[in-house]
Amino acid sequence: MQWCRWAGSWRSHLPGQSAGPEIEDSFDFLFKIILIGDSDVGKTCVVQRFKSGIFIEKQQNTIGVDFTVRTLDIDGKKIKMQVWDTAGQERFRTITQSYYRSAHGAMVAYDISRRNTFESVPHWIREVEQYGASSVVLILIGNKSDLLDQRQVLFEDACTLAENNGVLAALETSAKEAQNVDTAFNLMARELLARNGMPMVDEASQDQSQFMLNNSSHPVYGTGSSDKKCGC
Ligand SMILES: Nc1nc2c(ncn2[C@@H]2O[C@H](COP(=O)(O)OP(=O)(O)OP(=O)(O)O)[C@@H](O)[C@H]2O)c(=O)[nH]1
Repeated sequence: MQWCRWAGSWRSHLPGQSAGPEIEDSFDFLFKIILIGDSDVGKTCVVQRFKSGIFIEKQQNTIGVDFTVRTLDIDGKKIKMQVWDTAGQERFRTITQSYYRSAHGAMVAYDISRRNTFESVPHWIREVEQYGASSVVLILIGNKSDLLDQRQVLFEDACTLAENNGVLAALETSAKEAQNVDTAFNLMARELLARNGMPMVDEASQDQSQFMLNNSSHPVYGTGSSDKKCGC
């Protein structure tokens, strides 16, 4: 499991997203997250893992956009994460682009065992910049980290790309082996919370499961017995 992240004051804060007394269940914040990336990198499996904690060998490619919701409890706040799983196939591009505008966060996914999916990442970031809000939070995930013997993308390359493109963090995930999937969504939620006025937690007093950002301009690394530190 690997992840690295940067302190980010590189984009303006989101407007307040405190939710009103709507829909069926209550929550304190509602964040819309869009999952993008080439076809077959495992976006749907990542969402399934996040939503249900299971891995399903998917039979068919996503058509258009699929919608999933999971509510997280972070520091006593109920955070409703609406996740939009988009089709990676080119033919759905016009449909998926229409979902960018209202997203608060975007996860750009590639497959660590297919270099070409990593080389597409700048294209996906440009899509977010073109069609999304200027304040959208970007996280890069290299999925299928269980396929170590087929690795075609160094994690260091992902960190460099992330750092050079204003991406909050780069993580390697495995939907199959449940690595870093919850971490990625928690990191996204905490960053969006921080941008919406939730008080920053003192970095030094946090344990490894907490991911509030500080205002340093230097990289901040995850620690923990099973996590390799990022060398970026
Ligand atoms: N080994 C491994 N395989 C995975 C992982 N995640 C997904 N897969 C496999 O990768 C293939 C594609 O997964 P999907 O989730 O359908 O990919 P997608 O990015 O949603 O594809 P589109 O819907 O076309 O955009 C499937 O055969 C999955 O079983 C993973 O973490 N490890």
